[in-house]
Parts: sequence; structure tokens; C-alpha cells
Amino acid sequence: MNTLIAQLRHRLVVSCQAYPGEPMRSPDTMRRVALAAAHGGAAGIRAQGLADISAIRGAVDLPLIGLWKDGDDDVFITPTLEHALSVARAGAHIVALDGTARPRPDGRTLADTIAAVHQLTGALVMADCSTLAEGIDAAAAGADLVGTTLSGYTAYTSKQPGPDLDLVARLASSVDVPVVAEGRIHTPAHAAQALRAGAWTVVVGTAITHPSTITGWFAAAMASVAPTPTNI
Ligand SMILES: CC(=O)N[C@H](C=O)[C@@H](O)[C@H](O)[C@H](O)COP(=O)(O)O
Repeated sequence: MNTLIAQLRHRLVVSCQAYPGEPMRSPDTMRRVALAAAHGGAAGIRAQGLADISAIRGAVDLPLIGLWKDGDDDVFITPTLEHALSVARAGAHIVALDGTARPRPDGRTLADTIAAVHQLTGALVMADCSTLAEGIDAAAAGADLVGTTLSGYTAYTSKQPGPDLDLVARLASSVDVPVVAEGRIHTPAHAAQALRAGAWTVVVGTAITHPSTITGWFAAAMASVAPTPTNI
């Protein structure tokens, strides 16, 4: 077992991402968010974009999962081999890439892409999948970890309000590589359920590192309470 993967066993990975146009979209801000997550007990960090990956790698001494979201195509998470090599060279220990069966913009297969990342960089590969079949195929294609990241984000999967724990459980009993529970893990209880379902590690993003969304959750819950004469 690779030591980085062993370090993540039953531990929390915090995804530190801000989206285009958002106030927190800056490598230095994400570096600080990652440091805060490390301070709070995160065992690993997931980060998007070469500048963020590089800034976080220089500051936080934890396993780093890197990705590069690019393009308007269906396949947008580290869509090509060139993206994957850049992510590894920016400092990611683990390159997260689209692990679905959809055609990739550079025409390479998932297996070729994974083999080239291994050969040329020595980084590990996490395949972001949306179904059981994709996870099984990604493991067979050489992925070091398979994640449920894309469940609910492909045209052929439906988005549940919470995490896809059923997919976590079915993957965990079907593949020999560690399963990463990721996507809509919004509470500590969800994270514990994901471990019970067989996840090796759990990635939490929005619920820890995206204040705009979290603020929206609180505001919506409060807006749904109609004022009464006693609380006006
Ligand atoms: C589908 C997609 O693009 N997922 C991205 C992958 O890196 C991120 O936007 C998510 O924040 C991440 O997966 C963590 O999930 P959540 O924020 O739900 O805890």
C-alpha cells in the first residue's frame, strides 16, 4: 500500500475551491483555507487549478489531491493528459481526473491517460466517477483510488440532496482500490455514514470551505419560517 494512501485511511480530506468570479478565488486565500483545514485536523487537501495547487503544496505538509477544471465539455475535471501532467508538476501527489467513460477531449482512453501519468510523473491517480460501472472500469484501468465525485453531475445520474452512499457501498464491495466518498457530504454524520458504507477516505468541500453556500443554507432555513406576532 502506498504510504500517502495509507495516511488517508478513515481520515478527512478537505476540498478547498473557489469558483470563477467569487471573492475567495485567489491562490493565497485557498492556501490559507487549506492551512485552516490542516489546523482543524484534515489529513489531506483537494485543490483546483495550478496556482492553488502550487501555493498549497508549498504551505501545507499533507497529501494533496489536485485537479484542473477546464472547458465547457462534459469532461471538465482534468480533461486531458496535458492537464493531468500539469497538475502533477504543480505539486499534486494525487491527480484527480474524470473517470467516466465519456470521450475525452484529447481522444485518449482513461487507461492510457493513467498509465502516462504514472510513467511520466510518479503521481497517483484518483478517478472521479458517477456510477458503479465507471468505478469498476476505472480501477481496471489502473486508477489508484476511485471517487464518487461525479454522481449527480453526469447527464445519466440523478443528483440526490445528500451524498450517494449507495454508490460508496457498492463500489467498496466491488473494487480492490480505496474508495473516496465525495460529493454533497454536508454534515459530520454524512462523513461517518460514508466510512460505515466502506469509504477509505471522505472528501468534504462546500460544507467546510464555501461560505457563500453555507450562508445560503442558513438564510433559506430562516426565510422558510414565517414570522408570527410573537417574533416580529
Ligand atoms: C462535481 C464537481 O465539479 N465537483 C468538484 C470536484 O472537485 C467540486 O466542485 C466539489 O466541491 C467537490 O467535489 C467536493 O464536493 P462538495 O463540495 O459537494 O463537498
